[in-house]
Amino acid sequence: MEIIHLSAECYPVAKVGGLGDVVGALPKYQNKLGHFAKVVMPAYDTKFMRENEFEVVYDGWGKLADLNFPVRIFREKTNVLGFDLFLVHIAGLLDRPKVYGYDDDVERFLAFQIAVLDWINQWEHQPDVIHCHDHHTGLTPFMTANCFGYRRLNQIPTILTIHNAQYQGQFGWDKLNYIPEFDPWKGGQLGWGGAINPLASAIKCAWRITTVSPSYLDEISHKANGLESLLATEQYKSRGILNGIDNEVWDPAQDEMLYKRFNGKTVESGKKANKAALCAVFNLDPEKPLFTFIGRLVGEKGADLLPEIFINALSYSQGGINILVLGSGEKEVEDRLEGLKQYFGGNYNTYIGYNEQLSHQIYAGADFLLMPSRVEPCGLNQMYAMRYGTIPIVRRIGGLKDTVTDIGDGGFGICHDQTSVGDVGHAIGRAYGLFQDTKKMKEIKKLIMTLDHSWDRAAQQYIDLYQI
Ligand SMILES: Nc1ncnc2c1ncn2[C@@H]1O[C@H](COP(=O)(O)OP(=O)(O)O[C@H]2O[C@H](CO)[C@@H](O)[C@H](O)[C@H]2O)[C@@H](O)[C@H]1O
Repeated sequence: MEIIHLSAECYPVAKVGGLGDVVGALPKYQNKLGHFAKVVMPAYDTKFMRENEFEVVYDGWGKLADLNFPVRIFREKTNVLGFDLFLVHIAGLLDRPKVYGYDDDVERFLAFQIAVLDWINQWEHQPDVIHCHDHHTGLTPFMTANCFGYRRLNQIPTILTIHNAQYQGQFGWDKLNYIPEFDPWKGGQLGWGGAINPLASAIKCAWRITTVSPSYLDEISHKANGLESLLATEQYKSRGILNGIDNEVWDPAQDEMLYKRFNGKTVESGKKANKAALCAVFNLDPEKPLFTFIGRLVGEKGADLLPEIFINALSYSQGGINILVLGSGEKEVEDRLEGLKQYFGGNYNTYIGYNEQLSHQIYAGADFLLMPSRVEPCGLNQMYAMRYGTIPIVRRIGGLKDTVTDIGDGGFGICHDQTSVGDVGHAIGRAYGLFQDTKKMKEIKKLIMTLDHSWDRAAQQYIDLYQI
């Protein structure tokens, strides 16, 4: 099959979070199954663009209301990612350093989708499926189904994967004229809650919907930032497919970003060396258990509770633990986490910002990874942590529930029920106790490194789903 993945992110071209990881891996594993998966994404001004070779495959003009803009589509020449990568260049709109966060993001991602459809519309053949990821590509199913200019494309199945229903990309009806001409009677398919809502529109118009874990699919029909009833109605065409991880990128035995590489046999000495190097950099004590949090510092991840959780844990343990945070997000949370350094230096440190290499080093050097998420559609961090022998401490929700079983239930992680200071504190206490049991710690580390979270199974599940 020929599969077109449309996405705002794709690792290592441009990554803000887990969406980038998924789109950077899934197509590669689909190709391994004998298919022909491609990624089409915006050409941002990133290091990847400067360091790789491209050829131009399309030159044309796009139109967004009164704005006519030149479009150039590049193909990466050497298949460096294991799949065909196409980058859509729109000067002044997409060629910026950041992926998101501009005032004209609505215009940027709509122009991107229009440019892609104009391009595909000119192909002599048609792809077998267009797979859209999150709201940035959410108007594509509506446009292929309804826009007069894209009539040729209306038999191509469209799939929406919801990586996170919290973000929906809403904008006002005053921008309706951005969307190429369509039958006005179909306009209702664009809206939800008084606005044009790209995620809602994709939920209505896509031929199939997937969420990134089965538990998240169950949860969103009663908690989805306003889309609950819509998702409940569209359950019949929805399916939960648990994300995998890219075992080639995330392999402690091959990972060049680590201080020391290791495998299941050398996990003890390997993790010890990585922990020692990390502790030296961050002024922590390598003899004490090292807890970490890696991720976006936002309420959804429970990050607002971290300062209080850490104050309690560091105080109650009387300095018996280390904590290291890597993340960025809400300014207030960043400041509070930074502020703790002055009180708990020697046991606590932070890196506020985004640092891919450091994330690998922390997964390898930490003992425990905290994920007290309020919402977690799948979560990749817990799977990376396990692959690197780090024990996850997670809230039982979404994909965390589907991937981590509590030690008390014969499993290998520490689970808690609520995103609360008390629940997480209690879980940290349990982890502290576990850390004293060296034999059990060794057993669990070895076990979690062998768990199979590779993409092979999920890649096939998507292929099955495309056979509509
Ligand atoms: N400061 C930082 N420095 C370096 N690396 C950092 C970082 N902050 C985060 N990361 C990395 O970003 C990724 C985060 O992935 P997640 O899946 O946990 O969350 P995210 O909420 O972004 O993704 C959404 O989409 C994914 C994919 O479907 C779902 O798993 C998830 O539940 C959903 O919320 C990991 O690779 C992590 O290491």
